[in-house]
Amino acid sequence: MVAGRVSVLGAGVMGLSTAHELALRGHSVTVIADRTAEASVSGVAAALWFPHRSGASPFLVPWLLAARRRFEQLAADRGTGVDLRPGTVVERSADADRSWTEAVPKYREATADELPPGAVAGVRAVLPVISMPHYLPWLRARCAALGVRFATRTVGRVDDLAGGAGRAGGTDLVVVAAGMRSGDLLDDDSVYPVRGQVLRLPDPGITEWITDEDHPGGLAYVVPRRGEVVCGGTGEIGSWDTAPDAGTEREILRRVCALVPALAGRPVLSRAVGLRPARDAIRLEHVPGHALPVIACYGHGGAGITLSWGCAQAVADLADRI
Ligand SMILES: Cc1cc2nc3c(=O)[nH]c(=O)nc-3n(C[C@H](O)[C@H](O)[C@H](O)COP(=O)(O)OP(=O)(O)OC[C@H]3O[C@@H](n4cnc5c(N)ncnc54)[C@H](O)[C@@H]3O)c2cc1C
Repeated sequence: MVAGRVSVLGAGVMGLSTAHELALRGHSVTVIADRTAEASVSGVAAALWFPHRSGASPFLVPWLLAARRRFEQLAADRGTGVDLRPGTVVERSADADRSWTEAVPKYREATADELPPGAVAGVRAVLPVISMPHYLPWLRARCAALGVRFATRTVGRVDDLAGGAGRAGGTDLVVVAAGMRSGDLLDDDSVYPVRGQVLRLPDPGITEWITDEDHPGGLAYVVPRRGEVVCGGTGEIGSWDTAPDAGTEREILRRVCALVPALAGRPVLSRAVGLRPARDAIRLEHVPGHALPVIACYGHGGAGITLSWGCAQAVADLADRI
């Protein structure tokens, strides 16, 4: 498509990243959403660059690679909220999936003294950690600086946008990047929630992250950000419950304090629950049959930040071909 008017439905990390890439290529972009990124799942994320339970795609590695490279560039500017931090991916079985390492230039085997009891192996790598309270406002401001407009409203049906998109005065293309509710907009019932509970602790001065996906007590991860540590978690498939559970929080604390003893006794600053927008396969394609051309971009599960720039660039490529 030559530079045109694009409506991006969704202001989470996926909608904002996509709007950024489209605006960079000269499109006139309007982001339409009823919640800010901070009030969406994107505001709950840990957010470590690591493809935790993402949907499948033959393009997963190229998307991961593109996103990691962009985050590495952003880490050069402290104002973005992106930092590169060392850490450990704990493995509890000999056949743990290491396909994600194809998107990482340097990594090494963890040594026994770097692993918790019961671990079979582990990978040490320096990966992007994204402090979302800094990053999301930065990303939105970057979009605004590129001329992206923002409209706050709920969209009932994608075809409703055919009549015009606010101040843009019309739309040539719609991108659906609406997370959990993308399926409702496109009659796709294959999106399901994977509930994640997290808590924030004050930073005791740790610099390394650790993720232990197959911990026998349940998912466990510790992600130090700017001035705080995000600890999780849970991965409850099909649960729509967005209220933090006190018993679950005690269990999370028990697991993460065993992994990182420096966290013991720290007061909980806040707790949150988010529903990861999961789908067995990530949907990133042209969707025919609507009043306007539509591109779908959703189903990223627990890896929406990790894949954001890669998928945003893929949407922009697709828009160029439509
Ligand atoms: C506990 C937890 C930890 C996580 N940790 C990580 C991590 O470490 N790394 C990582 O990569 N990922 C992580 N994730 C996953 C990540 O948060 C998501 O994949 C990502 O935020 C999804 O972004 P999104 O923009 O697609 O959706 P969202 O952030 O949910 O945004 C959806 C947007 O669409 C808008 N919208 C939806 N429907 C409509 C409508 N009908 N009309 C108008 N607007 C609409 C909403 O208002 C909102 O603006 C985590 C998730 C959880 C819950």
